[in-house]
Amino acid sequence: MDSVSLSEVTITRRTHLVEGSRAISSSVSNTKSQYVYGESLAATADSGYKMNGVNLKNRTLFGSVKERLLLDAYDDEYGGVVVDHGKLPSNPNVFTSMLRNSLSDWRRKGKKGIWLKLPVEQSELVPIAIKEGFEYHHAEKGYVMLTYWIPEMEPCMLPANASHQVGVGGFVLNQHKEVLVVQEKYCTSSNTGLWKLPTGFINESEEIFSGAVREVKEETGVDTEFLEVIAFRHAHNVAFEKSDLFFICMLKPLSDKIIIDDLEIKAAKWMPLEEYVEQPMIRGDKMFKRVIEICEARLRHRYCGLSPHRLISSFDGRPSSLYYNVVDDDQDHSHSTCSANIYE
Ligand SMILES: NC(=O)c1ccc[n+]([C@@H]2O[C@H](COP(=O)([O-])OP(=O)(O)OC[C@H]3O[C@@H](n4cnc5c(N)ncnc54)[C@H](O)[C@@H]3O)[C@@H](O)[C@H]2O)c1
Repeated sequence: MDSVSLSEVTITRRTHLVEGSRAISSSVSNTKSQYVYGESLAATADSGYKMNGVNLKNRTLFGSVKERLLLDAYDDEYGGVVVDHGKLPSNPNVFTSMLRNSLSDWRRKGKKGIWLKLPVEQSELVPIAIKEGFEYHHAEKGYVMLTYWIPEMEPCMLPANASHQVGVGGFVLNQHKEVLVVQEKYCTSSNTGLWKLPTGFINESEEIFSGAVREVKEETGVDTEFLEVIAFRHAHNVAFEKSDLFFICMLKPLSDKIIIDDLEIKAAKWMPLEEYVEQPMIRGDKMFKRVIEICEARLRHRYCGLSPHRLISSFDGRPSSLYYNVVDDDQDHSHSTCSANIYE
């Protein structure tokens, strides 16, 4: 048997735990059973706490138990295990031993994918896990996520890291048929001097519609109202080998005063649409040219973009935005998003 049963834990707690600020009892009541037990004992042994007056640190009395300690973890719904990163031992040697024990325990139980999140404060544990066969999955400022796929005869089914970045661009046209354009401070030499639509990336947990309004506001100071997603572009290997989804949004201006963000933007202005289209980089570029053609078609009601509709699906219970255009099957165009004159 690789782990000690819960009943043994209870006995241990009643008879032995007398000192130490980190008590086993708080964890034993947790349903995580043996994993919790392992971590708690590790914390105890790791801190050099005493049991029955015996210092546990490096003692063979408890060494045999220590070798069987397991990382605190819980099962996921795919037959895998998620290690509780809040309860990792601080001592790298204890971590090594617990990780090895846990891997044999998970293997014996037929577990599949293991998720091990290591906080930046415990980055010294990363090389230990890599040595035990873990791989990098993704990293954020505060942690690195490592994974281990146990079944040797089955292909790894763990989902890959996020594969896309999401960008937005704002097509903002005022009543004088002037489009809001910017010149970027940092751009490729071929784009120097180009007046372009304001663009940027949406933030985590940000909607496309609010991200577009925010980006235009940040870069130009102009307030806008989101109208429609006019088109989107899908491109690959754009940054960090990730793909890029770029949503071109039609926005209605609510103010006209320009205040540029001089960290990112060299200049911004309202430019007559014809002048914008006549720029060689716009006229000569298949994407920019087509985007403007689509926007112009929308203004003439020859085209319809997509509007967000908030809903919660029982599929995952999450509030989300479904982008679509209203289809008016009763021929009553007054309810159609597509027929709405957006600049009146
Ligand atoms: N910029 C364009 O002309 C253009 C054209 C077509 C599509 N897009 C789309 O717009 C979306 C956003 O792209 P973007 O070009 O506006 O973003 P970007 O690449 O210009 O980056 C946004 C911000 O990050 C800064 N930045 C980027 N890399 C940096 C680095 N290595 N060091 C320091 N600062 C750095 C930039 O200065 C800018 O402030 C994407 O989806 C893209 O496909 C942009």
